[in-house]
Amino acid sequence: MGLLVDGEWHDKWYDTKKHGGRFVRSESQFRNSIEQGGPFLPESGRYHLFVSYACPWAHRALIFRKLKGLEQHIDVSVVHPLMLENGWEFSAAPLNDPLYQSDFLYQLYLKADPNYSGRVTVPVLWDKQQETIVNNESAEIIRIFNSAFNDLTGNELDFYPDHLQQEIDEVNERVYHDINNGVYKCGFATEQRAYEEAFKALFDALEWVEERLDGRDYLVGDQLTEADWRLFTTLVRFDAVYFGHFKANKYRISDYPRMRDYLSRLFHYPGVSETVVMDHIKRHYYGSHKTINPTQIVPVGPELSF
Ligand SMILES: N[C@@H](CCC(=O)N[C@@H](CS)C(=O)NCC(=O)O)C(=O)O
Repeated sequence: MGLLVDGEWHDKWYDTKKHGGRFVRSESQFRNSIEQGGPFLPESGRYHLFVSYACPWAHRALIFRKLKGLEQHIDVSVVHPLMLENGWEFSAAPLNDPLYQSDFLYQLYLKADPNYSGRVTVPVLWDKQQETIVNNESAEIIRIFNSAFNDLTGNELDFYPDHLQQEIDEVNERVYHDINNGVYKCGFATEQRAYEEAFKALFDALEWVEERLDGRDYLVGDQLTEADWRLFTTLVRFDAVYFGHFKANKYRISDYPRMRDYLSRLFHYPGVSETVVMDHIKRHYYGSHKTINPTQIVPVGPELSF
């Protein structure tokens, strides 16, 4: 685990001290769009997506690539599940970088910006033409995938429809802070108070979701939207990883009857289950965070039944 400072790699864990033991996520820095008339045009074969199967943020992008019929237009590379002193790494195929044969993901960040300072995260949406990062913020990558390539694919599925946007944004806001990032705030807290604060916010928000799903199948309106997919990638990891490894252990998702069924419904949506690679998910979390799990032993359970 580390970061780049003025183009130099430093092996450093998150600095929680200056925030009273709290984990504070940094902002993504590459924030371009793909659109007609802009520097990044919607073109088949031009872009490449780098993901980790372990990562819930990258998982969003993988799901949208699948649901929007982009697989033949945007290739994907998957990093090795372990993220250690050099950050995300490539290894032997199929976990390699087919574009530049890089050893480490940070080399791609340096190719995009030789003086880059910041964290080296997945997902990365790469432009092969300009040899740079288009965007490394999953919330924006899924919006790009949702509509930018529609003329190319003919796929008009819309997970961010105009009439629901305001409500989707409101739901996303709470889900992001208290659940998606909330599990990390529990797991990476280095002071009891910070952990308990995050724990309370997380389970209050999960209760709120459970209530919200009373008599309805999806979070917003009566259709699947990006709000559901953004929640899904955290829920699907919860019982296997966050419950134990991140000490988010008041209840499991399988203890909430509505959320359990909801999770199963999303998991079985055509194409989605193949984006869930539980082996990478477990190996990554239990194996990479040595401050939390020094033995790096990966638990065998639990038995999951989505
Ligand atoms: N806001 C980013 C966050 C991405 C992110 O933090 N990814 C994690 C993996 S789950 C990562 O690459 N972390 C490496 C690090 O923080 O050094 C997004 O949603 O795309």
